[in-house]
Amino acid sequence: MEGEPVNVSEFQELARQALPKMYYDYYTGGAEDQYTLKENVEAFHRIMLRPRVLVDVSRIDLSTTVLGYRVSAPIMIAPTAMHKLAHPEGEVATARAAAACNTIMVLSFMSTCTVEEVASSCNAIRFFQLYVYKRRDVCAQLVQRAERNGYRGIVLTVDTPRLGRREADIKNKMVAPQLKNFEGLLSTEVEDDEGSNLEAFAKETFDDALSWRDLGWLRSITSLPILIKGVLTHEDAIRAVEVGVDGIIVSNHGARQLDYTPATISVLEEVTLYFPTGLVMQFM
Ligand SMILES: Cc1cc2nc3c(=O)[nH]c(=O)nc-3n(C[C@H](O)[C@H](O)[C@H](O)COP(=O)(O)O)c2cc1C
Ligand SMILES: CCCCC(=O)C(=O)O
Repeated sequence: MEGEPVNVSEFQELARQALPKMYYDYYTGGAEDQYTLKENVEAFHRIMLRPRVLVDVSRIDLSTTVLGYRVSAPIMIAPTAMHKLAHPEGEVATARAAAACNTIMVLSFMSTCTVEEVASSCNAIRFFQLYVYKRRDVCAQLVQRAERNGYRGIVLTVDTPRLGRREADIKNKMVAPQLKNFEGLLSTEVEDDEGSNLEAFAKETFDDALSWRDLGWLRSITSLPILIKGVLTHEDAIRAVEVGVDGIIVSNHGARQLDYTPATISVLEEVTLYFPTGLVMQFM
């Protein structure tokens, strides 16, 4: 590549050159045949713009609000696990970038920096993403730590009763590092050395009995607004509103969970048609 990178694909190529294969594959991979992974990109290619001309664009303002917080554009930072696999500063650097862009960062439950380190690193508005483990006490402690440290919302990811089957991770025997947030609470080490350690960890730890009923439990341990992430149908969105969530994130988890689901962008309309603006969002 000549000169500085000018688009996301060029940054991706630099990442491929810089990262160990195991981590690059983890970051970029999708589940199973990776059909949805391809669709997530191609569905955007099918959307054409319909420009109108002779409009004064000398002053434009893309800002909007999310749960009452102003962001400079309708773009937020999605929760992604384990940033230190790519850079020693990890999620602290991502939070600084969120602050610089005046947007919201959602910190992953599986972050490599702690809830506290990210909170004290800058003044970015932060939400905290939650996976529900069988050990509910661990989840409750993390949610309460997030609340105490000024996180403004809980993003409950609901599309991961078990981890998607990521074939590259199986081949690479992807290793999950010990996560500092869980020190003294739970070990992220697993015995299984057959395939993906991360998949084995999730199988052992994530609560696959999680259901709509558990929203009541989450409400009982936090007063923060609750968003659910991973909705792909209007039926589930309606259910989410009925149980009183504060926001819905339309998502197929970057095609990393169930393969052969539709591209996220292609179901956004189905979901939003049913709702007043402001309740539904999609990450990219
Ligand atoms: C490397 C990587 C790690 C991710 N880790 C998490 C995570 O810890 N929690 C989570 O809820 N989503 C996680 N995601 C999913 C993203 O939040 C997001 O949903 C996805 O990248 C974009 O797809 P979407 O537009 O369908 O949401 C991860 C995605 C990637 C690429
Ligand atoms: C058990 C790790 C889950 C992180 C995650 O959500 C992802 O890799 O997509």
